[in-house]
Amino acid sequence: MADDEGARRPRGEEKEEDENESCRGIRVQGMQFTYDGQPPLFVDFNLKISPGSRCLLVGANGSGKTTLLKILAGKHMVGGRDVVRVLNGSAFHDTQLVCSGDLAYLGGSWSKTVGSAGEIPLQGDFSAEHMIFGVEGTDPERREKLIEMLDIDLQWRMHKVSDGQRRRVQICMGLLHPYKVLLLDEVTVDLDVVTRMDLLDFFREECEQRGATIVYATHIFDGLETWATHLAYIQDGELRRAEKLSDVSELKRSSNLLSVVESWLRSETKLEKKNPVNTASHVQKTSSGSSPFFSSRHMAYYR
Ligand SMILES: Nc1ncnc2c1ncn2[C@@H]1O[C@H](COP(=O)(O)OP(=O)(O)OP(=O)(O)O)[C@@H](O)[C@H]1O
Repeated sequence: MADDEGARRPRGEEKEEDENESCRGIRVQGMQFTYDGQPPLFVDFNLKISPGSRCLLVGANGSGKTTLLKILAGKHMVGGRDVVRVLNGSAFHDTQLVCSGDLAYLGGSWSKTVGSAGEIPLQGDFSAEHMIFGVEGTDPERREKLIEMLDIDLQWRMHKVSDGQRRRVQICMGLLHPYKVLLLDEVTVDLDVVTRMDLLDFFREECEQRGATIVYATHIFDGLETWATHLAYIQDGELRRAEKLSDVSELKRSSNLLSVVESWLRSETKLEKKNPVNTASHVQKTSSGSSPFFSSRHMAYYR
């Protein structure tokens, strides 16, 4: 009996350690998610991201990256409290995660939802200073560092600046609080190459010095081979790969991440083309709305 206990304890402890580790980062277990009137996007989706990692989220347009990041950011209610865990809390239910600044999401355009008009870009005549200094409870030193790194002119009027300049102010505001988990949805797209590289260095520093965890969805892979620690690849809401970047075997044979991801996405298209007859007939059998306007991604769900 005693021996048996002794033999079991280390495994139990190991499991507990693993559990604690994933609780301090991100853990998704058995997640289901469907947009109204659409086929399910995520079915029994599982993902673990360890604290301190910089995880790239890759996949074709429409594969579910933004939706996943929004779910992790607590913007969509999904399942019970145990399904989407971030920093040992429930991303949706524990609003303190976002209110405290521990969980931060940066993505999309700077807009607000106005009734039936939908997303309207922010158009007020505000200065960058007004926007940035309006964020309460921030450390002046961190604020200075961000303003300098993003090369922000505090006199900029937000309705008269370029897209990239507006984006810099948005990023600065989003990073003012020292987050523990940061979710980035293609925010570097408007940035010039110097600002982008400085920002990536800043993120690396945040992970290495403060143990922050970053998930970054992007289609721009320049410079990311040495930046990312992990990679998660989604195809049509299914997690195809989730591993350390150093374990991606294709990267050992290929010179860059771009060509590796390109080959994955190209083989997705080939797979879809492989069984056009099966796919089409299955759609007709399973969907009452078997419209000729169904996109190939929707058809992929029916495979
Ligand atoms: N508000 C919505 N209502 C209904 N369907 C949606 C909505 N938002 C996204 N979708 C659908 O969900 C799927 C995943 O979209 P999502 O935006 O998460 O993809 P993505 O991987 O971020 O794409 P991209 O690389 O183009 O940004 C797509 O098929 C899309 O059409």
